[in-house]
Amino acid sequence: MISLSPSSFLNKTGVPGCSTHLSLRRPRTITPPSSLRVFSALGSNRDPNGSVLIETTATSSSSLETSAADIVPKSTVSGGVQDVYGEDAATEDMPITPWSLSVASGYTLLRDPHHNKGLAFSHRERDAHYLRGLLPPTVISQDLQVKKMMHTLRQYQVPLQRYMAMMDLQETNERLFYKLLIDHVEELLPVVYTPTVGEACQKYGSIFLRPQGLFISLKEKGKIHEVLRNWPEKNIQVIVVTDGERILGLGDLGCQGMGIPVGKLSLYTALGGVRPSACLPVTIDVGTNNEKLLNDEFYIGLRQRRATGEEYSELMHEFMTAVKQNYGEKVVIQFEDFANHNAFDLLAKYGTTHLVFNDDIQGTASVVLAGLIAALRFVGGSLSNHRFLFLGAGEAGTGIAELIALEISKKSHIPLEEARKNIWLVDSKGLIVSSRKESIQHFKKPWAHDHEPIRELVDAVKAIKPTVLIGTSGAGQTFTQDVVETMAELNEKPIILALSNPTSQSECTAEEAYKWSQGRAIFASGSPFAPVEYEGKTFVPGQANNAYIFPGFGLGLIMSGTIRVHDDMLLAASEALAEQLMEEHYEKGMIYPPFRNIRKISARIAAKVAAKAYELGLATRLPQPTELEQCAESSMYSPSYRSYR
Ligand SMILES: O=C([O-])CC(=O)C(=O)O
Ligand SMILES: [Mg+2]
Repeated sequence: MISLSPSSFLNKTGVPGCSTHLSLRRPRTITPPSSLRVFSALGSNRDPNGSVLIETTATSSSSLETSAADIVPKSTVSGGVQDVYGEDAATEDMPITPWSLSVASGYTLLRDPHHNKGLAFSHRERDAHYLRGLLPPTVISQDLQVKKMMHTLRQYQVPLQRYMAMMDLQETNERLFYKLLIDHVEELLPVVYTPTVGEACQKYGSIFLRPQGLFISLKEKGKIHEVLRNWPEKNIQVIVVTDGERILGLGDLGCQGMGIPVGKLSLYTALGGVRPSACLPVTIDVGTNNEKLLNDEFYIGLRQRRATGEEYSELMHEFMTAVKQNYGEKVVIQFEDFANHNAFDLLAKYGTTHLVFNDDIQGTASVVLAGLIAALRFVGGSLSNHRFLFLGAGEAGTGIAELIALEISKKSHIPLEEARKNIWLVDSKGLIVSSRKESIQHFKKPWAHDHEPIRELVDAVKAIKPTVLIGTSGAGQTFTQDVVETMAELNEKPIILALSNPTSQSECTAEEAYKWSQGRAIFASGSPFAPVEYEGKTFVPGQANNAYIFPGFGLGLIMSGTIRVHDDMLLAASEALAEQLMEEHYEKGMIYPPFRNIRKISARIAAKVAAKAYELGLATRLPQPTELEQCAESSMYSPSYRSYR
């Protein structure tokens, strides 16, 4: 048996100016001859050090012909971090080897989602890879496959059917899935993401065909390190993890929350260019308190009430430790849709030892801050001249409030406590005021200002007179006509953000916001709303969703090898996003750029985040590349098919 490390045919000496990867000129023969069988070590052809293990029979290693002359730097910018197989570093016209448990061929190749191309296999590839007869005779291009798939998707009237068709595609032809998502991002985002992913999680038990991601339940306690090694990929760069307790604004969906990490990670690839094999979705199953699910015969998770306290912390700690042990210090761990009581604690506990990012606290904050910075163009002044009122004082509410305060404090050179004074929060018991300080959770305490208690939101609006109203309570239809009209009486251009997801939980609809404010509101929501016609004018509502931020943010962390998240990186991401608004967008009243340019936007965010990481001394990928944005763009995964030798 010989061990052929990918590095033996990928020279990784580093190119000045960007990443540590070189492009390959077509190597003469690097495919293992058929008498070599690449076999699985630990469920993969890659050993823990990233080597490819090859068992030889008759043929010796000398038949693997490659020469240093074949390996030449093609450009100064190239593949992604840990791209040990050169998949990203190779340009699209270069053939690559479809590594699998074995060199995939024939039926296995067709069933391998990472390498399957369906009818797009050329006749030459069909001959070379034993595909003759396994496919009908037609050969079509990937573009035609995209067209055909879009046509099929559009036939489905029910959003969930579209979701299932997309999941099916992801499981059968991964590149086509991402090509579709990237080329039709505005149309497909609502299918694979909010709002449809919410419904998918609710019905996950019934629509579940193949498991996606890694399920870690209490039954895996003591074995999490092993469980992680069962995952077929070893070079993980991003993990999105949930415990399913607060899925969007839909509450506890237990193990069925898996739809969220899967959906978020498909955006990491489509919007942020992190390659799919580097993404790991995880659901921690400690039970559910959702009675309906506990009594549902199709429920897929543990049938018990949620473990709490030490039992919960121990499982989480074992997971966090095993992640670091398996993947090292530079893997991004994105916490998603944990309930408030755990979300803040986990972020505080692991923020100093791991590269953790809570999307609901930090990602949402960063995207909202970006929208507010952009909105200043319409309302004038600086953030410190505005008054903010939140409905909802959980992760998103307090996370946004804190980031706004931080930005004000930095820009106006005033203490953070001072900056917080213009920010007010309402929770289920009314306005958060100092007389409630003893009885409220710790994350609400900084917002308990001096004021008489107020129970109703509309009365709080009248008393506080906010210029900006932000909904993060997870409860729909709470920005009533009264509330919006009061905002419109107080402000020439009221800023109203209805952030709860999915659409059913939105605090108000776009149409209501424009109608009740006589077309004066600057409105954005967490889930998408179609443009609204009001008195002959078209209003384009923004989508203030963390999907604008986390893919680029994560890419920035990965490309710089950052080891800790810092608040200044969130501010940098917000500023980068706000800078993407062009005159043409402002003319349409938009405070977020269209999603259609999201890859470019993500690259800019990544570059700004990475630059901040270098400035703070938290980046480990040295030396710092000179052209960070170019570096980000060039390291992005491309879903175009590769030709197989
Ligand atoms: O998933 C989304 O659309 C945004 C988000 O993080 C949440 O609502 O929890
Ligand atoms: Mg979330």
